[in-house]
Amino acid sequence: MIYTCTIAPSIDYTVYVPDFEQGKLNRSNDVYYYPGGKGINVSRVLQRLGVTSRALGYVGGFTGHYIDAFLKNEGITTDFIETTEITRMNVKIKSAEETELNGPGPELTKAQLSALTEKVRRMKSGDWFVLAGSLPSSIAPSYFLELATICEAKNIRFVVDTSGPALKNILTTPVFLIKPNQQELGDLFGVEIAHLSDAYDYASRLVARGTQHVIVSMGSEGALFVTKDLALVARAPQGTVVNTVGSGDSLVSGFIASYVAGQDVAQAFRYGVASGSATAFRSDLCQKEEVDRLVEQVVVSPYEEKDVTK
Ligand SMILES: Nc1ncnc2c1ncn2[C@@H]1O[C@H](COP(=O)(O)OP(=O)(O)OP(=O)(O)O)[C@@H](O)[C@H]1O
Ligand SMILES: O=P(O)(O)OC[C@@]1(O)O[C@H](CO)[C@@H](O)[C@@H]1O
Repeated sequence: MIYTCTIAPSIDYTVYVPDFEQGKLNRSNDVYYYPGGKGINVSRVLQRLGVTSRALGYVGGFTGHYIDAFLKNEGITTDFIETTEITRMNVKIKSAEETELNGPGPELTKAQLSALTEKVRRMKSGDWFVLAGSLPSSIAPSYFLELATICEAKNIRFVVDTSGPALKNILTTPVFLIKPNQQELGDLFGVEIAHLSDAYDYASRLVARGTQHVIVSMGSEGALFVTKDLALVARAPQGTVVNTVGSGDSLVSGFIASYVAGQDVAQAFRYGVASGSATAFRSDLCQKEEVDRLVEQVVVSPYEEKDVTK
């Protein structure tokens, strides 16, 4: 089973305002409410790609109930832990530029954290645990290390798409896949990732420390994939960008979906990049037909030192 976990879900309130003016009253007739949070996006895209998952995490209040009902309506099994706090709403303003206003994650009690630990303890060898999205600073980083250690001991494939102080701790365990974007990879090492060669250097450091697969996503530029024996670059397909929110999560889903279907890691990487771009080209997350069409356009080549100018 693939378990996704979103500690801080959200309703993404997405507003299209062609000529957004800061400090003014802006009206829009084009608004959407989608369940959000990175793990939830991973579950939604997996479902569209024909792969079953179970969504874990914390939800509460009317927004939490909306998320739970929405996912169930899409056929996704949920196993959320209820909070008394109302789940946040994140505002995404789509204009010439994309502006995001993300609220804080929930404050969780010891009992609520233990309830999640128990769920991870009950997972089986060969299961996947995708921990994605921000990790509230009110939770000790050692808590996430504990989850990572359980995954290691139980041979659970641990996928991480998060940032912040807890991530450094987690990476002391052998993670199966991590997908930072350029900024997140730079933050991890306290550097700026300006060139593809920087991304390669720092991704290689993660691999040297025991991470099995590193995908550095680079928006419209595509992505870089590094393992112990492979380094690949994928160019993203061209298209009209509508909404890039969730494109990184879609990349993760596409990789996992292709991998569990028995494809090799290079093909899984390619399918992941196609999924990320398919999401960037529509207002909600990608659909399988679009991914299957776009994958033909994703050019994957070996990373070479000559790429340093990018
Ligand atoms: N403008 C774009 N054009 C084409 N493809 C894109 C574009 N933006 C994103 N993508 C695709 O989505 C993938 C992930 O994008 P990105 O690096 O922006 O992820 P991210 O920062 O983790 O996003 P998010 O946190 O919103 O999910 C890219 O590797 C690429 O395949
Ligand atoms: O605040 P976080 O947890 O870092 O990110 C949350 C979020 O911006 O990420 C998803 C897109 O990746 C959105 O659905 C959601 O609103």
